Amino acid sequence: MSLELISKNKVHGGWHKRYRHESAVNNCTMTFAIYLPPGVDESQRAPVLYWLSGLTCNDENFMQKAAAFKSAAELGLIIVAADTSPRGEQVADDKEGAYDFGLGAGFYVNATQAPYDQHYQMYDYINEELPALINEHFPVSGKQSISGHSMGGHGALVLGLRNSDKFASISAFAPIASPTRCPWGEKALTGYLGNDKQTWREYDSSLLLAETNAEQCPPLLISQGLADDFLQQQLKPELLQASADEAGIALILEQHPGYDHSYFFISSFIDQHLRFHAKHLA
Ligand SMILES: N[C@@H](CCC(=O)N[C@@H](CS)C(=O)NCC(=O)O)C(=O)O
Repeated sequence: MSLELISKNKVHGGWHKRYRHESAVNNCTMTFAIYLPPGVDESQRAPVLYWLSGLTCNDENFMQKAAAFKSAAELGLIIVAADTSPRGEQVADDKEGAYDFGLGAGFYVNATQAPYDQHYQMYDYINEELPALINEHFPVSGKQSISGHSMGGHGALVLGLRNSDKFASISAFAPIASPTRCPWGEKALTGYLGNDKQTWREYDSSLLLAETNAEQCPPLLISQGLADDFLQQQLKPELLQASADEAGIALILEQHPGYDHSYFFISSFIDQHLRFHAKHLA
């Protein structure tokens, strides 16, 4: 699989690069960004943190706003920021052009409903195609973790819990904790998967967590701002906590007074998340 370099910037001694590639899984051109900390090469390989962003984002939001480079450079972490949906003129969008479905809102699922099933295969893209590409083209050690924000926090939890052998640790900022039980999730899962709610369950991290074997569960860190406008209606971290309690899993759920849903919140706690992942990737 070939990559086309779009741009590169030196930052904190390492390199931020954006690439374009043809995705067989999503059947369109996809873009991602990667941060390569200083000193990584064929003889000095590094672990990878996959970052999944939230609604309306692409690969750029995290790289420009999260203030992650200094810690990633110090910790020797490669960070890959994925896009949030397939893209292109041929890719079906929300019928009304809403921000919470379609373009910029792939919800990290494999769509089964027409016309979305033609391109929206974000679960397989993040789980298989993107890591295969990263492993082929960059000096990675083979160890990986996953993190994300909001819709991307949901994606990180679902991918991490369903592939616990692949990920050393999982973290999330303000994740959509149970998409089967909130308006954003109900809209997305109906549109991508249809009306049979049984098929939704494999994309609900709270339901998955309740059935996870505590010994096989990767370490989990969740940060939530208490002034987040989406907290009660859309995010519901208490559902994750209840599932963790039920399964006997030591979820770290930190609640931070005054912080909202934005990248101001993420940038305030990203260092803690990167250190958490670096510890488990060592
Ligand atoms: N646009 C929506 C919310 C979208 C939103 O908050 N998106 C979050 C992720 S869920 C984000 O990261 N936005 C992009 C950014 O802040 O750079 C609204 O205003 O209600």
